[in-house]
Amino acid sequence: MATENVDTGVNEICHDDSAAPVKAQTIDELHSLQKKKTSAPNTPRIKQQAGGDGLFSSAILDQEDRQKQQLKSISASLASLTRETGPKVVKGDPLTKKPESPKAAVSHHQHPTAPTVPVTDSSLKFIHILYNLSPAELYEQAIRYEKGSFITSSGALAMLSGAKTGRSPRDKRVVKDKSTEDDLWWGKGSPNIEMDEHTFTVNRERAVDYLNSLEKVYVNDQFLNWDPENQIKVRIVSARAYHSLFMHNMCIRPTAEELENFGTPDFTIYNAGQFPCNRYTHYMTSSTSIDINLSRKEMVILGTQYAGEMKKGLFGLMHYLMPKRQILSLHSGCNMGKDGDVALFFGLSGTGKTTLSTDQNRYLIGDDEHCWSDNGVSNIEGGCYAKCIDLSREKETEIWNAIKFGTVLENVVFDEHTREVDYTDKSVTENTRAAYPIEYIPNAKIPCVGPHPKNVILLSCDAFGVLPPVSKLNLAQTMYHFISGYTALIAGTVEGVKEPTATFSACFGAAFIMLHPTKYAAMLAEKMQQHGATAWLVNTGWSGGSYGSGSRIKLPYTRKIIDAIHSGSLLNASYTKTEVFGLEIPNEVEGVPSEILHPMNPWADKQAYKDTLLKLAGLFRKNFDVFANYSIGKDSSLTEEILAAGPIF
Ligand SMILES: Nc1ncnc2c1ncn2[C@@H]1O[C@H](COP(=O)(O)OP(=O)(O)OP(=O)(O)O)[C@@H](O)[C@H]1O
Ligand SMILES: O=C([O-])CC(=O)C(=O)O
Ligand SMILES: [Ca+2]
Ligand SMILES: [Mn+2]
Repeated sequence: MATENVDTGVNEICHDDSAAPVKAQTIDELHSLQKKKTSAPNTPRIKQQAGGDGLFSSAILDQEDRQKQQLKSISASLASLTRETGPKVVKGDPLTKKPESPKAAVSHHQHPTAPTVPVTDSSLKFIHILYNLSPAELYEQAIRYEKGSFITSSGALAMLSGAKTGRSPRDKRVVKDKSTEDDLWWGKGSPNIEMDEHTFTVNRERAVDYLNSLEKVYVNDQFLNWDPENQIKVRIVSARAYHSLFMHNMCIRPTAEELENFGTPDFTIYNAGQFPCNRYTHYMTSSTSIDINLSRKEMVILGTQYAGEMKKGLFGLMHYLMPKRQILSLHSGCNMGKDGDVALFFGLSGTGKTTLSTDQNRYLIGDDEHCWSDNGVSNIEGGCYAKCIDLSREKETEIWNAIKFGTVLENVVFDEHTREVDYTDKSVTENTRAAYPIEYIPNAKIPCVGPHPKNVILLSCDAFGVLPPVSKLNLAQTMYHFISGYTALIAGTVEGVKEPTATFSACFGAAFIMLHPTKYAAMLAEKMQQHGATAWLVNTGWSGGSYGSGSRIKLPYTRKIIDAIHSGSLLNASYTKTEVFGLEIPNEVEGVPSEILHPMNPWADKQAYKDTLLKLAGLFRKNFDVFANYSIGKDSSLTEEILAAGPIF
């Protein structure tokens, strides 16, 4: 039956002005009614207290002064090192804001010996600064200016990262200078490939000139680390709304008041990813370069738009800054139970940190980067970065539901009409990702801090299928596996069976560490001992055979294993020790078929199992050779124990 409007009887004349008229004379006036001016983030500040004498100094800055200071600071960030003045900057979108005279709301950062007459074209132009835009504003920027940006059916913003869909660790460079040459880990096995100060300056200039040549740049001022005593202020200058929204989601977002008092950043990223580096430049081996200068407190990105470089570049910085303060930085997820029991989840990319730390029964502290200090744990970030390949609503409900308005969806494929995402589609890359603010997970623990960990879970995706789904580790074994940092993912995605390749990445994150791995390992051992944490090795990879013949351990089983660790019930289980690796396997785990607990059981070909186990053991031994000459901590007996905690065959 069709619904009909009730006939009121007054239908002879059609009035289109029966409602109250709007208070506008023109369309432009009407539009101006739509937008309310926000007072934040530039509201006048309260008085500051003068030191100790009980008097108040009237250091009240008005809104205009604050704006000017902020712009001055941004101009200083964008200053070339070879010209006298920084660029002229103005806030706002060039489409809606046209500066008429250099006097209007413009800052012109000057070096002390600045001439007053502009001598280059660049000193005549303005750069529009899109400063800490909101997700809604960034959506509009992206959709208008960045090809490949689309709103998906759940409200997330699908974006393309360009030619690079993952990090480029071989293009990372770290400046070796007086202060870093002794502190940092250099040479074989180290992720820190050196570059000199001069070359850094060349690349910095290239990035800054590129950014200054644009009509507008995005600037994000944000924080790292939820521990208020050890918070770091970062500024990210970039040319894409994608980069700005990604970092908005991934770093800690300042309140309006915190932004007002932001001042000078502790570290600055210049992301000129659309622009390549120059291969005639010394140390450059491709058109991509990610350069870190710890003394200048700067990072330059050229030739890759993959946003994860910024996230992980800052993580590298924390791996340098935090240990200097006796704080351990960790490539781990972290969550907390109702009783305050904290668990850390270590593991290389794709082993399950995000998946397993996101747990409907527990509070999420963070999914990827943490600090462990004398006060407990703190998340470094303000967001999560989840793998989306084969994502399903049933298996990963919290992550599924977090993919909504504000979330960046990288490199996914969707229906061109309905904008439904097909999470099984690998057409662009297998490394599809969602970046969302941590509060998009309903049981996030805000602020993202917690007490000392009770359990330390080492995740390994063993595509050889020979490591047990779960085993308990003693301290020496924990250190052995932490330093080894093993996983075996499947290399290609081409048809046909592929051999698994073992990856060993010290501290489960060799790409990000700055100091020698044994420094972090010693700190971990000390903290675990001091706080009585128990460690577990969990294989989230294959069972019943290697990749090709066996299958990946079902996520619901892994979740049951993790539940038993959290509840403490696994501690009371009876154990059987394995050959070769000497791992303690529980004989029963609630909700998991006992047949799969010993890795040999589900293999049809027992000999193949034994051969594969020995093959993997050999790879472990070979990898650990490099560490055999290093002592871990002050206690030489621990070093001996660690060396003995590897496979025996
Ligand atoms: N048994 C299992 N345990 C954990 N994850 C599993 C399991 N089986 C399949 N998976 C899938 O493996 C992937 C684990 O990826 P996850 O995002 O958790 O990696 P990560 O450790 O956080 O890596 P990164 O540091 O790169 O973010 C997810 O896509 C998840 O669905
Ligand atoms: O950095 C990335 O691209 C994703 C990540 O978390 C990792 O690789 O550990
Ligand atoms: Ca993750
Ligand atoms: Mn990670």
